Amino acid sequence: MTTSLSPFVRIRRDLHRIPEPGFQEFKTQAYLLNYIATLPQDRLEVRKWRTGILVKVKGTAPKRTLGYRADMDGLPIAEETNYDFHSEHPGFMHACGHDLHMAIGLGVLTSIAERPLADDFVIAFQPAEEGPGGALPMLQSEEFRQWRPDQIVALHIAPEYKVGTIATRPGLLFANTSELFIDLRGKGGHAAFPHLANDMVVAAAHLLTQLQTIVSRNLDPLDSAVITVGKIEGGTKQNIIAETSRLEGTIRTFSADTMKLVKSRIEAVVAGIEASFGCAASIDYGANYHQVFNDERLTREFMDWLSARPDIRAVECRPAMTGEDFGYMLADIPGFMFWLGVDTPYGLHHAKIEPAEEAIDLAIRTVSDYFRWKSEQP
Ligand SMILES: CC(=O)N[C@@H](CCC[C@H](N)C(=O)O)C(=O)O
Repeated sequence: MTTSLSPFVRIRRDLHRIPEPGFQEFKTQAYLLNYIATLPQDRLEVRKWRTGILVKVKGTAPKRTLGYRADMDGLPIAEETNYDFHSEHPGFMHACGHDLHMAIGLGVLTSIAERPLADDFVIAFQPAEEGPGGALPMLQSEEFRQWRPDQIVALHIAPEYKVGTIATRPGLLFANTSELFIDLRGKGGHAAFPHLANDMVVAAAHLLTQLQTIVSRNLDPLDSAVITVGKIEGGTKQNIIAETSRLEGTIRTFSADTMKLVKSRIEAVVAGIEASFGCAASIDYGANYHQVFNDERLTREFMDWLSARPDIRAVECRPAMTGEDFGYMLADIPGFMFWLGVDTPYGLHHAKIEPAEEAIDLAIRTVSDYFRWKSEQP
C-alpha cells in the first residue's frame, strides 16, 4: 500500500536534493520563489535579498507584525543516507535540517496566505546560517528594516527528541560562537633532513594538543566552553616536510567574557608555538555569532500555550553549545527559538541523518496556530 505524501514533505524532499553553500542558494531561492508564486497573491509582497527571500502577508486588522525565519543553506558533507531523494550536489548535503526548516516555513506561509492573520506577517528565508552568517546582514538590510517584525520566531530540528516534542527555554538557548582558522608557516624540505627544515605538521600537532588545555586548565570548571578543531591540513606528500599547515575550528561559550578569555588564551598558545617552533602564525576568527537568547515573557507564554495542545509535549531544555545566527535577530527583536523533535539516531551535521518527516506537518500546524492565536491577542 502506498500512502500519499503531504505536499510539504514532497517540498522537503525536493529541497533535500539541491543543498547549496551559504550565499550560493540560487536553485533553492528559485524553487522557493516558484512555490510562493502559486499562493494567493492578493495580500502578498515578495522581496529578494541576495539569495534570501522576504515575504509579507498583509493582515486584516494589523496591530503589529509577526515574523518567522527559516534558514536555507546546506553543508559540505557527502551524504550517506538511504534516501532515494539523495543530494544531487556531490559533497553537499542538508545535514542540519534546513530543508525541513524551509518546507515548514512554506507551510506556515501557505496557511497564512490562504487565511490571513489579523496582524501583518513577515517570513524571512535566510541564507548562510552555517557561515559566513546571513542573519546579521539581512537584519541590517533596507529590505528587512522596512518590514521589521515586532516579534520573531524560528525553530531548529532536534534529532534527540521524539516527534511531538518541542523543547525550549526562556533566556539563553544557544552559545556565542566564533570560527577559528590558524595558519602556520615554516620551512619545507626533504623528509630525510629534518634539521634543515621547519616542520609545520609537527607544529600543528603540538598546537592542537595545547588548544585542548584551554578549556581544561584556563577556564573556571563551573564555566563552559568548547574548542573544536574540525579540520587540519598540512603538507603535500609523505616524504616532504610540510612548509605550511592550517587548523580550522570553532569556539563556543555561554558568555561574551569567556569568549574573550578563550581567544586571549588561543593567542598566547599560538605565540608560544611561533616561539618554540620558529614559525610564523596567523589567526582569523571568521564569522562570530551572537548567542541565542530567548525573550523570557514570550517564551513562557509560548510554552504555556503549547501545554494546552494534546499533540505536543513541551519540554524546558538546557542551553546547548550549538550556534545560530538567529541570535542576532533575537538581540534586536523580541522572540524565541525552539527545538523540534525529529527522532533520528544520527546527530546534526552527520552524513546519515534522516529526520522524521511527520514532524513537518505537525510543526506547520503548531506554528500557524500559534501565530493565529498570537495575532488575536491585544
Ligand atoms: C545549528 C547549527 O548547527 N549551527 C552551526 C552554526 C555554525 C556557526 C559557525 N560556522 C561556526 O562553526 O562557528 C553550529 O555549528 O552550531
